[in-house]
Amino acid sequence: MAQTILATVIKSMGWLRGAIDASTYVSSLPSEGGVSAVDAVAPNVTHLRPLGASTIKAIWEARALTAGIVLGLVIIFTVGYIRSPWRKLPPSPRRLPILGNALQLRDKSWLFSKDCKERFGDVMYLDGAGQPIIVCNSLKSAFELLERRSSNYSDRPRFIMAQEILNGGLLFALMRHNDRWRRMRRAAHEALTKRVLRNYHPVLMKEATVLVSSLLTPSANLRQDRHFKRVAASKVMSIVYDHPTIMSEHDQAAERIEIYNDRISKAAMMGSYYVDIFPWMNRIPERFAKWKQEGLQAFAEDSEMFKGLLNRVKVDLANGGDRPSFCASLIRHPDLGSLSELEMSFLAGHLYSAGAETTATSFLWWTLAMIAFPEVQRRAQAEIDDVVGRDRLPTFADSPRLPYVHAIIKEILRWRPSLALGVPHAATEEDWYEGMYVPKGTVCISNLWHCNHDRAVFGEDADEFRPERHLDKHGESLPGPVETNQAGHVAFGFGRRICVGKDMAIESFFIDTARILWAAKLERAQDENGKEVPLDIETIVDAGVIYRPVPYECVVKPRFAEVESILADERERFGI
Ligand code: HEM
Repeated sequence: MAQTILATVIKSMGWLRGAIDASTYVSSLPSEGGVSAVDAVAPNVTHLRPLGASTIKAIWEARALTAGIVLGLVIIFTVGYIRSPWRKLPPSPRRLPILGNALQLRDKSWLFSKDCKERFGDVMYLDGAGQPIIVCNSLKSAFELLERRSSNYSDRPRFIMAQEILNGGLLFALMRHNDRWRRMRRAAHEALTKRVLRNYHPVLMKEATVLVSSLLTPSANLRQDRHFKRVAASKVMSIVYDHPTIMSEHDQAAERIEIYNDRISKAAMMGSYYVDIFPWMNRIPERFAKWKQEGLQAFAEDSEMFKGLLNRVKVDLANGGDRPSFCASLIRHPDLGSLSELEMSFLAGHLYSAGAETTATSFLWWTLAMIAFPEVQRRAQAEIDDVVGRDRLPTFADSPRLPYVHAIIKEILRWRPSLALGVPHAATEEDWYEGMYVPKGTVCISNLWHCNHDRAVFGEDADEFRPERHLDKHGESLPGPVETNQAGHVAFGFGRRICVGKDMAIESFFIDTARILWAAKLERAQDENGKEVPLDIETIVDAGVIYRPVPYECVVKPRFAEVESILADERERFGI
């Protein structure tokens, strides 16, 4: 009875209804023994609790206007946590840009559950309390919309704090589909083609040598993630700015960009800043809004930092320097996208932001797979021994003759995509897909996890880690399915917004993994009783936009006696 009366009261408060409707899709998930199926796979969702009956009663008994207001506020701020009491409310035509699904999207792990795909289908619609959002849960739908119809789906949603305030509209990866993005994309694309990347092979081989050497030091066993992060940062910094190899985790330039990265990642998360929920707040003059003042101040400082890094390359070129780098290409060929100095500075800075963490995380998954599937590791090492031998380290020239090493890389990117929900696209115009209406401005999330595990494309064993799927019966590389543009996975996204650094990522992945497998045995750690420490290969840890494995231990040992001396020679050759 109390619930019915309350429901009537709430119904009359139209401004609350958008929020309530927005929560119903989670409320309606199937339940088994009181726990929804999604709760079972995404434990973090279990804190979505119905409002306690006693609280409802107390508020109702108070019968005061304040109780209504308090209730209203509680509902707004806990809307993501509300369940069944409101389930029967009719859908509301009114929508208000309040939190709604946005809160539920803060914990996204349930999106990877089988339940989510089975229950909500290939294309799932979420009402972001006024903002239409679709999630493509199948490769067919993602490929059709984001790839085939990319002329309509290449926009990005508006990120007021992350893009407009903190980056003055210059944050490339979140830029709207406009002329500036086209120019920056062209410049980035031209400066990172496979042909240009050949100039960076020496840098990539040097970095791989440093990585292998550091992994083989005894203290490395516990914290490989530190090494991967440092190496990924070092590589991107070397390629973008011709920055010297980063040997310590405390490189000043990299640390400074990391601070910038953290700020942007936080700002891009739904609900971090009210201005992204209430866009009218952006009109508040700076002097009345501390968040705006701080944001604009950070933008000014970051602009100086990025301009300073670009300027170093300029000075070097002016002094006759001729070493290759992304910035050097932009400076030498100003016609590439005709970028202003500020645009160049931010584009270069963002390559670091976009490239370092994604690469390091894919590496964490790779190492985990190597110790979880030792037979895969052994097969790759046998291939390397056959092709390279044990007298020298693998090089890029060996690449075409190492199909199994490449198959492992493709399988890692397919099996555990580090950007499991991609980067959201947005529809420029309204559209229809299989009888479903997609309004103009709809945010389109490509669920890369489900796309990469799509049984309709990869077969019934799509959830398994099986590099052989990328090889023919003679062990040669097979072109991947059409829906992956023959890549064998869609870890790099789709259409015009596909990762602009994908070739660089793959080349550096290749040389790192080939050199590690040549030099080292990767094994599970053992406990004090000599028993192997169990590994968790199923859980994925949500680290904002990136999805990592649960931390694990790995023991790294040289594969044969000459490894250390050959590595020492190689380090000497590179002067490190
Ligand atoms: C394993 C490593 C990597 C993965 C898994 C990855 C994945 C992705 C994905 C999923 C997107 C979004 C695509 C879409 O919107 O559909 C993306 C965009 C992007 N990536 Fe990567 N990436 C990786 C490495 C890199 C590297 C090394 C760089 C730079 C050198 C880079 C630069 C970018 C940029 C600039 C964008 C934005 C493109 C745009 O909006 O036009 N990424 N990446």
